[in-house]
Amino acid sequence: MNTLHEGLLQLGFEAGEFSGIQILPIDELEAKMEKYISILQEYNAKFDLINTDGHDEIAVRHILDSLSALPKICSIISGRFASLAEDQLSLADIGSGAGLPGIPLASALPQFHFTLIERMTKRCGFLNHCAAELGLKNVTVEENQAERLEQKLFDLCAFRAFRPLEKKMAKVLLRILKDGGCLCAYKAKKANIIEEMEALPQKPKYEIFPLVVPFLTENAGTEEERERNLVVIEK
Ligand SMILES: C[S@@+](CC[C@H](N)C(=O)[O-])C[C@H]1O[C@@H](n2cnc3c(N)ncnc32)[C@H](O)[C@@H]1O
Repeated sequence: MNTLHEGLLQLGFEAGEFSGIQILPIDELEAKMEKYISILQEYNAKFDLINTDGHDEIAVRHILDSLSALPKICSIISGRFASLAEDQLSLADIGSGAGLPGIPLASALPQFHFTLIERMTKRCGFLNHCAAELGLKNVTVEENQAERLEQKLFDLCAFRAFRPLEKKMAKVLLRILKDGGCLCAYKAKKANIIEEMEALPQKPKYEIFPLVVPFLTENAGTEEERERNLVVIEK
């Protein structure tokens, strides 16, 4: 079985669109993600990027995990940002690391611009290399601390395995959003998310959407991985 291909089918990528937002055809996306997996495997030892080297583990724990939120992200784009032209929408991945979720998302949505924010120089070098190798003309890598970014830069900021959303970091992330923008946080257990959100002093408006990651959430993952959720926080 081709795990990546089967996973993309299970996530509905064959349809070529989610909520009326066109996505890269599944065969092209699969080819890009295969190339990305090879680059991750080649550079992982040198750059200490991700915690696994196996092809299928990378496909499931990183690529399919990142792409599992795409249907929700497309529904946000087609609803919340319906009035914006494609080239006006600005999306970001904060603390991108090896490019997750930013590289899979930017590959699937070539019509939108993504900024990958990462504070470590060598990881930014890796991200620029990936973007060039995958032909991602819609990606800019910015070497910076989230705390040092200007305010009101992005419509939608995604982040995964970044930082706990405590008071200071929530303020930093909401500050870099344009008015009406939203944060999309890839998280694990719902109970922990609620605790994290309820501890924030100025309770932002948020919703939790369960994610199904093929070959992970329903069986093989660790306890932490078996429950995956996307938290959408509004500014
Ligand atoms: C645990 S890694 C996760 C990487 C990736 N998002 C993933 O899911 O695999 C966190 C990344 O965030 C970066 N980072 C941490 N704090 C940051 C900050 N304040 N501004 C920008 N990047 C930051 C780190 O350098 C690291 O690459």
